[in-house]
Amino acid sequence: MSNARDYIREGAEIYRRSFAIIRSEADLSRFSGAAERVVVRMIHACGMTDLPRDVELSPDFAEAAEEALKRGAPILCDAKMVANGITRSRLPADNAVICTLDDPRVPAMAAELGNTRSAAAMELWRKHLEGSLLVVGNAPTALFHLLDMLDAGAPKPAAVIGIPVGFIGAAESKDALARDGRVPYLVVHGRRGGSAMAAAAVNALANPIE
Ligand SMILES: C/C1=C2N=C(/C=C3N=C(/C(C)=C4\N[C@@](C)([C@@H]5N=C1[C@](C)(CCC(=O)O)[C@H]5CC(=O)O)[C@@](C)(CC(=O)O)[C@@H]4CCC(=O)O)[C@@](C)(CC(=O)O)[C@@H]\3CCC(=O)O)C(C)(C)[C@@H]/2CCC(=O)O
Repeated sequence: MSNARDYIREGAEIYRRSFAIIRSEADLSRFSGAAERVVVRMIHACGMTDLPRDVELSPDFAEAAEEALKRGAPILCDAKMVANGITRSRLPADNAVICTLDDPRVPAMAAELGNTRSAAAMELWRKHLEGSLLVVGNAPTALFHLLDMLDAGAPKPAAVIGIPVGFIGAAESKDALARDGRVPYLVVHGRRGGSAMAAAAVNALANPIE
């Protein structure tokens, strides 16, 4: 078969050129080391080189998240889209990737809580919470509910990637996480975020591709 169309076919070369374009177009001057890699990978997942202006990481986020992954901490995900985007084979300690949204108990729990299924599903994380890497890429209610659980004395995750997307509660839930300051955090302020970006942030922490 002839290769009539001219496009780049080699995966590693596609990544190399993408990252070079991102680094030439995005203002990454506020970030270094693992934090810079995370921001580059999030831009790679969404195509928006102006993303850095909305990104906020607590100073301890990158180290806490990397250390948690190396120690084998579970990765708790609000949506299956987040869980499925994480490259399992490259996790440093065969970390468990957990999403409880489809647990058959969740619809009844949501009705009882008077909240979404995404928020109710987090109640099933309690035994995994301590020292976990917690990732919210979709549901603002999940991020709000995490803060409610912490207020009520739930164990603390090692770090939280809080980047739900959307119009209702997304910006507010991320502001609340950043203002709360009890756990190391990564947020993208405003409406932007999403499962692909959240999974990309985990992949960057787990497996540095420059
Ligand atoms: C209000 C919800 C929002 N969902 C958004 C965007 C996307 N959601 C997709 C899908 C397939 C799912 N979303 C659910 C999490 C579902 N989405 C909600 C809820 C109604 C409430 C969450 C909240 O407000 O905090 C939520 C259902 C719930 O009771 O928790 C999902 C579970 C729905 C379902 O299929 O049953 C499902 C997640 C499946 C999974 O991966 O596990 C989209 C792909 C939309 C689509 O199908 O067209 C998209 C994905 C975005 C992403 O990158 O993750 C919003 C915009 C985030 C929105 C919340 C904010 C708003 O402004 O409305």
